[in-house]
Amino acid sequence: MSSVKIVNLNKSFNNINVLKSINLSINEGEIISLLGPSGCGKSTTLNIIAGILDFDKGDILFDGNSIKNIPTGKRDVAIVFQDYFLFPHMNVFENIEFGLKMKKIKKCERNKKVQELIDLVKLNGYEKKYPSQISGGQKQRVAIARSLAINPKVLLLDEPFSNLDINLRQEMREFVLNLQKKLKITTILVTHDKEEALMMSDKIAVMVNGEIKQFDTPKNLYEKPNSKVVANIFGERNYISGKIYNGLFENEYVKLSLDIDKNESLDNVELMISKENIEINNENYPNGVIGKIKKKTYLGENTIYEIDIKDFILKVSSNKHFYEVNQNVKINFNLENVVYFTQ
Ligand SMILES: Nc1ncnc2c1ncn2[C@@H]1O[C@H](COP(=O)(O)OP(=O)(O)OP(=O)(O)O)[C@@H](O)[C@H]1O
Repeated sequence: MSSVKIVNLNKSFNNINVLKSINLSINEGEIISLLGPSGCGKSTTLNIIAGILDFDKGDILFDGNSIKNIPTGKRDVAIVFQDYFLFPHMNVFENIEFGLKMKKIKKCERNKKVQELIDLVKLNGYEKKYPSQISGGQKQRVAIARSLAINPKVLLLDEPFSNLDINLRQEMREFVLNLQKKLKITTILVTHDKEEALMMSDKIAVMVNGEIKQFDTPKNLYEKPNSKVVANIFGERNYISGKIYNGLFENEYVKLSLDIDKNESLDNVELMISKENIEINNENYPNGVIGKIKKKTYLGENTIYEIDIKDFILKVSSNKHFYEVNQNVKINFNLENVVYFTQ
C-alpha cells in the first residue's frame, strides 16, 4: 500500500489543457473518488497515474518517490475498467492467473494465489467458466481479482459499476468497499455518480473542467461546499438572494437569524438551503414564512413540494405526503451550519 501525491499535474490534448494543475494527497489505505461531469478529466488523471498516458508538467509520487520515469508494468498499480476487459478465450481461473504468469511466478505459487483470490471474491465453483458464461457482477469480480493478483500498491477503478443494473450495482459497491477496507489498499475511484462517491469514499475530489474545485470528506462537501459549482454536483439546492447584517439574513419576504459573526455585513449574498432543511409545519410555527404549494412530486420516501413565496419558488423535501397543491403552508428553515456565497 502506498500514499499517493499528485503535484501540479498538467495535461493537454491538441493544445487544449484538460488537466490544469491538479493537486491531490491520498493517504495510504484511503479510498478517494474523482467525481465530476463527463469530460472533466477524471479518466485522464487515472490513466496518467496508471502510466497508460504521459503528462506535460507536474509529478506523481508514491510514498514520496516520483514514479514519472517508472514504466506502467513496474508501477505496482492495477486498473479496473467499466468494460472489465476480460480475456474471452481464458476461463475465470486463467484470467485471474494472467498477471502472475506474466510475472513468471511458479505454477504452485500461482495456483495458491489464484485460489485465495477466488475465495476472496467468492467465485468458488466458477473457475472453469468463460466470461461469456458468467453474469456482469461475476465478470466484475473476476476483473477485480485479476487486478489484485499482482498485489498492487494502488488500485484504480474507472467507473467500474456503470454497466451493472441498479440492484447489482449497490451490491458490488458494498462488496468492493468491504474488500478495500479489508485489504487496506489505496484506491482511487472515478465516478460521475454522487451517491456512489458519497457512500464509498473517505474523501472526494470534485473535478470540473480539468480543475479540482474541492477535496474533502463526503460530509463536508455536502454540507459545506465552497462554491455553487460544488454544491450543485451534490444535487439541487435552494439559493435565496438577500443581504446579511447584524447576524440576520434579510430580503423582501424573509428575515432569518443566522448563527454567524454579528459584524459580518454583506449586500449581495445567496443563502444556500437544502430541500431537507426546510420544514412545512402549519401547527407549530405561528411565525413561519407563508407560501402556496404549486407542485408536488411523490418520490416514495419523500415528496418534493415546490412552494411559491411571493413569486419565488422554494423546493422542500418532506416525509409528510398529505399537503396538496394550492394549499397555503407555513415553512420553517433549519439554519444550522448555514452556507452562503457572495455574488
Ligand atoms: N486521447 C485523447 N485525445 C484528445 N482528447 C482527449 C483524449 N482523451 C480525452 N480527451 C479529452 O480530454 C477531456 C477529458 O477527458 P476524460 O476522458 O478524462 O474525461 P472524464 O471526466 O473521464 O469523462 P467521462 O466521464 O465521460 O469518461 C475531454 O474533453 C476529452 O474529450
